[in-house]
Amino acid sequence: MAKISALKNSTRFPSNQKHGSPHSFKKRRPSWVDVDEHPHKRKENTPLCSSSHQGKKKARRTEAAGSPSKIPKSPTIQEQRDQLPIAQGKDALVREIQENDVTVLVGETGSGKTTQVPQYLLEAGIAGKGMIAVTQPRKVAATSLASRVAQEQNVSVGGLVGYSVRFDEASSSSTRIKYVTDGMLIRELLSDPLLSRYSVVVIDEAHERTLRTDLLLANLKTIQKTRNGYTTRGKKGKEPASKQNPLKIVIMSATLDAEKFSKFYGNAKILYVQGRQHPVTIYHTAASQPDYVDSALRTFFQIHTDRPPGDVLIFLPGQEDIENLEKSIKLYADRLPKETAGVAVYPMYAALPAHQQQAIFSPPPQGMRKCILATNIAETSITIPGIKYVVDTGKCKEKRYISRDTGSGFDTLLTRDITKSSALQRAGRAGREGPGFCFRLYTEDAFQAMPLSAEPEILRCTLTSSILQLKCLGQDLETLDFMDKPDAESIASALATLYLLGAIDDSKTLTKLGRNMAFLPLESPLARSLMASVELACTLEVLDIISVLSASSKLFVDNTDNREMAVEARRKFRHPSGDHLTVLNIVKSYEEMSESQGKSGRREWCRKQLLNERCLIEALEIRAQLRGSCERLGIDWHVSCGEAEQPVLRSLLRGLVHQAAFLQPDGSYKQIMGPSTVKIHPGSSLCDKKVPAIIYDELIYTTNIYARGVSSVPRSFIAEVSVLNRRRSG
Ligand SMILES: Nc1ncnc2c1ncn2[C@@H]1O[C@H](COP(=O)(O)OP(=O)(O)OP(=O)(O)O)[C@@H](O)[C@H]1O
Repeated sequence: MAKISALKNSTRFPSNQKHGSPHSFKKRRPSWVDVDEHPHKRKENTPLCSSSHQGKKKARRTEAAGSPSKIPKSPTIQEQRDQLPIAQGKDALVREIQENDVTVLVGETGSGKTTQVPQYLLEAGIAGKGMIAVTQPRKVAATSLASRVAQEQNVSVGGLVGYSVRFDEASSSSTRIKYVTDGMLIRELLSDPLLSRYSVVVIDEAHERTLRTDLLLANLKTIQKTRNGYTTRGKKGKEPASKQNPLKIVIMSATLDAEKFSKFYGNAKILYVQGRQHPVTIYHTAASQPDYVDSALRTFFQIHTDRPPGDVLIFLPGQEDIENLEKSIKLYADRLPKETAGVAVYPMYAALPAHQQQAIFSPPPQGMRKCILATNIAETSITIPGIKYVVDTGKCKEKRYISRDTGSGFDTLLTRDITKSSALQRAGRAGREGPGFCFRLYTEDAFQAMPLSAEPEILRCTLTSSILQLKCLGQDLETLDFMDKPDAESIASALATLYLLGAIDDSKTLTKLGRNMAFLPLESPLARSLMASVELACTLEVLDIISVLSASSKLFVDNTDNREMAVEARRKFRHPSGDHLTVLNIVKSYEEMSESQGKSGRREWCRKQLLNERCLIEALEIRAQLRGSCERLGIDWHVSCGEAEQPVLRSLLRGLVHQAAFLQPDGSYKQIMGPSTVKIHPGSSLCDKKVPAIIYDELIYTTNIYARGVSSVPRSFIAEVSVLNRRRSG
């Protein structure tokens, strides 16, 4: 305990040089308490099987204390499959899924659900001639699972086993098991409303309750009624309408409120798989750790200097913390004595390009310990080879809608404590290839006090794009049967935005424009801007800008410390109208420069201008995809307005009209939709200007509400656009 308080009072690494070498962490290490933990409440419903590791607390302590002296022979991939806890219950599992249209399957992390269930169903012929879709909330899980299952089937990815994620697909006519993001399956609904190519849809990690998972759960219920010939009361009719092509639904997770899902699907069968293949010993700190980055740093070096070989995975809430910790670890790793193994640090967050994300799956350089710093992108489903230790800071970022009543009606990312489900999933990333250890940087009491799951996203995020997609399917969010219904205010606000964008008319009916917008893989406001650019003959320019806005990381790498330098470095790109046309100038210059420079030249160019090259690389990939979408809609994306700025601003404004604000006498800006006044973000090129009206990409909620990505537009444009958009919708 005393050691923890010393840690609490210490100044944050790496600036505090007096802490000395990482060896001194031993003296100030957090004190740990280990527990035996049951990851979920086990109801006596249908346990399929039970692993020999279950509840063997004593054995776990022994394993934790020492490492076996004999190196066992690595099992073959088939032996690994046979040793998974789920393998013991294979026959019972297949039988239950055969007999039930909907099955809820709960099994510990690492028990084998995600990789094995689809293979069992395929091998047992349950899928008939159709495909098995397995949904994942995140791209990286879908692609890495497809590789693993293809390897288990001894085929290459894209054949029998494939995947489909936004901006990437590997499948063919022979694909029978497809790992897909939930968003991609929703997109498939637009062209195949009954998902008739699929015989089985497996919703994995259902506990996350993403907005898309909830949309799927609701749609699957309706689809199943049609395909399996249910009457409206949910019982099977006498003459099933299309019995030839029935649909099976399997809902899976390690940490699920199984009863709730079961009830939603008319008391569906619940099955439990008990046990995990390898034990994970869990430690909690004896006291809370307010400076979780510092605490993670110390814990990492404590593992690195004290524990046997094995890679480390550290969970942090966001990119900024990851970058700070990466710097600190590298700094201290450089000072380790020569005889200590080196450290190879790998960041892992959504904004990284795919090839950099893939790097975490490779072995570290010879003789080094791999240390991955990840957001919750690495929390579920994935197996990262080599990971033996997990460090969990207990924090994550969550998207949340700030209501117009209390704020100004926008989504923002807030750092918050994780839930029990997340804690269990994070621990589950260790112990996948052998016994593992999880160090939680919070107390056991804090763990016990966590809610089981996060609030479903549908109850806390903007619904605009989802409502538009549902309209294309002929559905209304108000009438669809959801597990949890969003509140009336969020629905009304999303409908108002869609009306203002011209995507629906005043009887809430989808317009032709709205249908085209939904076809584009973009958020509704940006889709509207793109459609406007066709009319205003500036698609080439608008595509450049919205590709950058759709990238998952920011183009400008400013913070309060380097802001003046950044402004100076980018002065030459600065456009008087503000940030959007400045972005356009940067994209053009980057492309011109790219033609003459190699990879390292481009990187150096971005470094000098304080630009995030990752964002530009991703933006160019997105742009290629969007150009393809334009071609499919019959839009000529080559059309350019040259140097003219007005068509571009007008196009952007048509999409961002609900994100516009007028200058007030006190220098702040009053939103045209919503009661809030906002300030221009200090990172914006317009921050020291006073212009009559602005549009902005997003609002950030800190001490003030700041508008980021700002352009100046004539006041008259705004009135003109709101009338125009509505006239379009008529
Ligand atoms: N890419 C991989 N490389 C090595 N082993 C793997 C890989 N993917 C899966 N495995 C092995 O298969 C086991 C089961 O993985 P699977 O993803 O099917 O479990 P799960 O029950 O779905 O767990 P979770 O809920 O954590 O996703 C892992 O614990 C690991 O031993």
